[in-house]
Amino acid sequence: MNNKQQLFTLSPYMEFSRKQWAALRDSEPLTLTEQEIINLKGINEDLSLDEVSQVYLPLSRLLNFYIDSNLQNQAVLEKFLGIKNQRVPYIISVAGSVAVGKSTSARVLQALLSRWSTHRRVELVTTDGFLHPNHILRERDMMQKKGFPQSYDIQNLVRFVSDIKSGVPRVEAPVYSHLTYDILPGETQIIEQPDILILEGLNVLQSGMDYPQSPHRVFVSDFVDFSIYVDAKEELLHQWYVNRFLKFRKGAFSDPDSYFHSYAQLSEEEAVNIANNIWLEINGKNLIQNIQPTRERASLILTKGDNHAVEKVRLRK
Ligand SMILES: Nc1ncnc2c1ncn2[C@@H]1O[C@H](COP(=O)(O)OP(=O)(O)OP(=O)(O)O)[C@@H](O)[C@H]1O
Ligand SMILES: CC(C)(CO)[C@@H](O)C(=O)NCCC(=O)O
Repeated sequence: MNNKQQLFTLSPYMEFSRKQWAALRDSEPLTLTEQEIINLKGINEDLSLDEVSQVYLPLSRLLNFYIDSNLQNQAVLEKFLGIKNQRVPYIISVAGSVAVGKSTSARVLQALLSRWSTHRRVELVTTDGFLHPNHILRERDMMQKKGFPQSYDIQNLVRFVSDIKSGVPRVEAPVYSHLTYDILPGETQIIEQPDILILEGLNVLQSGMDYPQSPHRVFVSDFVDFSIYVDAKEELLHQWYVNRFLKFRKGAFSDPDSYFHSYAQLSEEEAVNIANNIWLEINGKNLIQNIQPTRERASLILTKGDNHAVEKVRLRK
């Protein structure tokens, strides 16, 4: 099917094979400097540069068109309201399962969007910072529900995105540490009117239906301009989760401050068992119950196959 025929199928999405999508890079050359390649490799040493040029470069080209058009709309609104130079960040959200590669994709987009000729300032925030601290999760018997809707301070998250989109000059976000497995007390990330904010987290496409405990009708997606869902089959996600757990066991877990420090001593087989259990009891369940059902709300769906290679792209018509 060619791109024109796709417009007339019943799905709300246009679908592109990797090859079709890669061609949409158009005349945009991949002129990454040596330093940029080093920086991208620093984001994730396993990231392939083919992935950057064939998948993320066309995506950043599309996003730049949308951002330009959004700026024009803002100028129209300013003219109508008789105001000038409002600085309202463009918000891109990145959703998907634990271990699908949300933060890697978000960081690659951050690097590509800020290198465009316009040199836009791009900030990255993860919704992990809006998890309730462990002492509250323990009080509510929810340590096995980390990442589920009820484990987030959703009111604070919605207030945060609303403040950003209202042009508040300085907005603070709490910070989560994967090392201590908890919110870092007193630490904040300060966001000062960037041109673009990328908000990454498994819950960014969730809505009122997913938060029956919250009386709020306004949700994160009400403030998001473009939403991305990173998708993969559950068996791959499970495998990537276990692999990352094993990587952490060799690295971060050996730090005495690590919440999982005691796991550093485990045999590989014991560690695999623990990671399998965490996947089956927490992250896999969360995926099926609360994350995957939000996929078709996204503006764009990236479907990954083996080795994190994006095989298919769906873009809302
Ligand atoms: N494009 C990629 N190429 C190769 N490996 C990748 C890619 N993206 C992610 N990975 C690997 O997959 C694992 C998960 O990636 P990442 O930490 O970005 O996921 P995440 O979705 O942000 O997870 P979480 O929700 O737990 O924070 C890591 O081991 C990472 O190195
Ligand atoms: C912090 C989240 C919820 C999301 O990034 C996730 O990485 C997590 O910690 N889930 C809880 C189960 C686990 O330890 O993987």
